[in-house]
Amino acid sequence: MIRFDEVTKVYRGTAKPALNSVSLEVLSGEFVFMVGASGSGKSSMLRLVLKEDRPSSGAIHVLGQDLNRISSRKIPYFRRNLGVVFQDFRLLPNKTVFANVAFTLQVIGKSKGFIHEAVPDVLAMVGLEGKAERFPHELSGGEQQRVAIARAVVNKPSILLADEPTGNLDPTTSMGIMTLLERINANGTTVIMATHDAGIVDRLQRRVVELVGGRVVRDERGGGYVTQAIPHVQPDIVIPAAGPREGLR
Ligand SMILES: Nc1ncnc2c1ncn2[C@@H]1O[C@H](COP(=O)(O)OP(=O)(O)OP(=O)(O)O)[C@@H](O)[C@H]1O
Repeated sequence: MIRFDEVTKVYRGTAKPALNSVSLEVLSGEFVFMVGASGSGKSSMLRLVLKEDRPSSGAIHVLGQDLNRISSRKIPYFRRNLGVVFQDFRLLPNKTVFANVAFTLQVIGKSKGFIHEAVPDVLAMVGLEGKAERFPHELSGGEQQRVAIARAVVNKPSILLADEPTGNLDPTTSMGIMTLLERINANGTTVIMATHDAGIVDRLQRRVVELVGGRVVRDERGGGYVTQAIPHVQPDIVIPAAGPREGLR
């Protein structure tokens, strides 16, 4: 479904790669958390999957397409298979909930009849029935994220990419959003979610891919936010045990 083969990304004007020889395969139907410190390369990976950017070297295949070879004419069609949600929701402020979700379908030329069936269905699925005529500023953060998720999945994408979707939400609201993402995944959509939310990762026990400085350092099924085996946060101060000098490092 998604395959990275030795993908390196060096942004123009920078020396250190944002992604360094990343190889990774995500299978259809998986739910994957991408974790790692700020700047470790999570968003860069998501942007490459979306073909919003190109790797400096290496190959990326998404849904059977080699993204190094896809023509620019085909990119909008390719992207119809992918839904995206962000931390800051990115709703259109002057459009109602209904219009925000409908807009995605209008852009790709769906008929009015289709839109008037699909939008209420997806709003009910995300728990927003009765809120179709509200504007984004009349909704809570959690509700705004539900609109963004509705918009991302209304065209039934094969893959949903979520970049810190709970980053602006309180823990209870976040768990509601995670229940929704799990439901979408259970219905067959592959979900990849970048997150700093340790509580969520520990609770859901899904596949966890950890990046450090642009490299994959862990890929664990049923993992937590911090690996049990190799603590990667070293204490700043090491108090050496008393003993022969050669024994100290
Ligand atoms: N457009 C860009 N131009 C130059 N450098 C960039 C660009 N985008 C990202 N970077 C750099 O690439 C590295 C990886 O950034 P990226 O945004 O992928 O990390 P991240 O893990 O998503 O971080 P965060 O958790 O803060 O969102 C960082 O060093 C960042 O400064």
